[in-house]
Amino acid sequence: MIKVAVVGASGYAGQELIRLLYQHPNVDIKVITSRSNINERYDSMYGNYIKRSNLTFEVNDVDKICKDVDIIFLALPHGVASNIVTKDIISKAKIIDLGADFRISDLSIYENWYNTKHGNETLLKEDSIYGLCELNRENIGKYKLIANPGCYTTCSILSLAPIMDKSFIDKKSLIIDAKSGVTGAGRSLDISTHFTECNESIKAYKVASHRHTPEIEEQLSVIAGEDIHLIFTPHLVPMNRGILATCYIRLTEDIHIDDIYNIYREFYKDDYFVRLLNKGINPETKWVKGSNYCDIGINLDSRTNTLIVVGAIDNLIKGAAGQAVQNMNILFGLDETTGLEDIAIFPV
Ligand SMILES: NC(=O)C1=CN([C@@H]2O[C@H](COP(=O)(O)OP(=O)(O)OC[C@H]3O[C@@H](n4cnc5c(N)ncnc54)[C@H](OP(=O)(O)O)[C@@H]3O)[C@@H](O)[C@H]2O)C=CC1
Ligand SMILES: CC(=O)N[C@@H](CCC(=O)OP(=O)(O)O)C(=O)O
Repeated sequence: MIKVAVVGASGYAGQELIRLLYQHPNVDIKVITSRSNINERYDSMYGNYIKRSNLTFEVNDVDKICKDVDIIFLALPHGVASNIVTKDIISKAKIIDLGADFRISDLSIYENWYNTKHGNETLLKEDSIYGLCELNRENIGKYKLIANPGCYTTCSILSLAPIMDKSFIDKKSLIIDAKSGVTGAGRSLDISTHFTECNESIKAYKVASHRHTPEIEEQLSVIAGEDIHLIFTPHLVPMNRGILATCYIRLTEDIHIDDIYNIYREFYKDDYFVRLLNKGINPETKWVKGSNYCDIGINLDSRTNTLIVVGAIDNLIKGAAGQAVQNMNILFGLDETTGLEDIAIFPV
């Protein structure tokens, strides 16, 4: 059994991890932590664990925890992980960081967009890998520190990756219009996520300034083989979970939609968690809710010669906890789907 710790288990991403890890046949959850709930039982905070869990919250002491487990999931706000993870810790236990500290390889880009100092450049440069399983699975197993991708980012990159190196797209024309459910903002209190503030309303936020922009750009640039700059506009919608990303790319040649389908089919032929939908069908967040799938729909607007790719994920599963478990499966040589077989919950 893989001995696991979840640091930040009181948050939404941490809670989804605990739920998935309890259903994982190869995992034994040894430690859960939070700063504010030490010694409190998990099932007194989250009633879905009554009769299922005897865990109680412990202190966030990663130096101590790493001696007792094989892997530590960090489900903490960005800016924390790079100040608590060390070379010594990763020599004892593998780390999957659900936050952003190790996602962007260029330190100055990270510090500019996150408006914070990075805590450990050496770990960033030498020891971490971007854990988008569909793109990096061959290399993830060689690393001890995995940067689990962002939720908007996962959905956007998976929607666009197959065509990024093609000569028939205008690489300067990318626009991603994305929507997120409110759990994307986490559990901590904030006026903008109060029921009355976000229910029955929809808004764009952090327009032209969202921190996921450079993360998406870096990964797409690697595939494109040139620097990609794009427009990314996130929206908050009054639903609990789900990301929908509608991606627009101008085409520079006349391409038949069947040829685009063939490119996507070939690219994702070995990817269980990517579901390419049939022509004319576009993803809906309700069909991925609670599952680790990323659904993708492909459309060609022949009037404007624009490719419109729509992606959907559950932000807490493929966008966070599910992807983290998928990464753990890769690290420990398990089938990637182990513990992640859930079909989406509908209706919710
Ligand atoms: N929600 C989502 O859809 C997604 C979230 N993520 C990322 O996962 C991470 C966790 O997000 P989420 O669960 O939503 O956030 P929450 O706000 O719901 O939870 C944050 C957790 O971190 C702990 N925490 C808060 N501040 C600190 C601190 N300064 N030092 C140590 N622990 C702290 C909290 O517990 P306590 O205060 O008791 O210590 C809590 O357990 C973030 O980096 C987030 O960006 C990634 C993808 C999707
Ligand atoms: C709705 C909402 O507020 N979403 C969050 C992003 C969600 C997230 O989890 O960001 P990471 O994946 O980088 O951790 C935001 O816009 O900042």
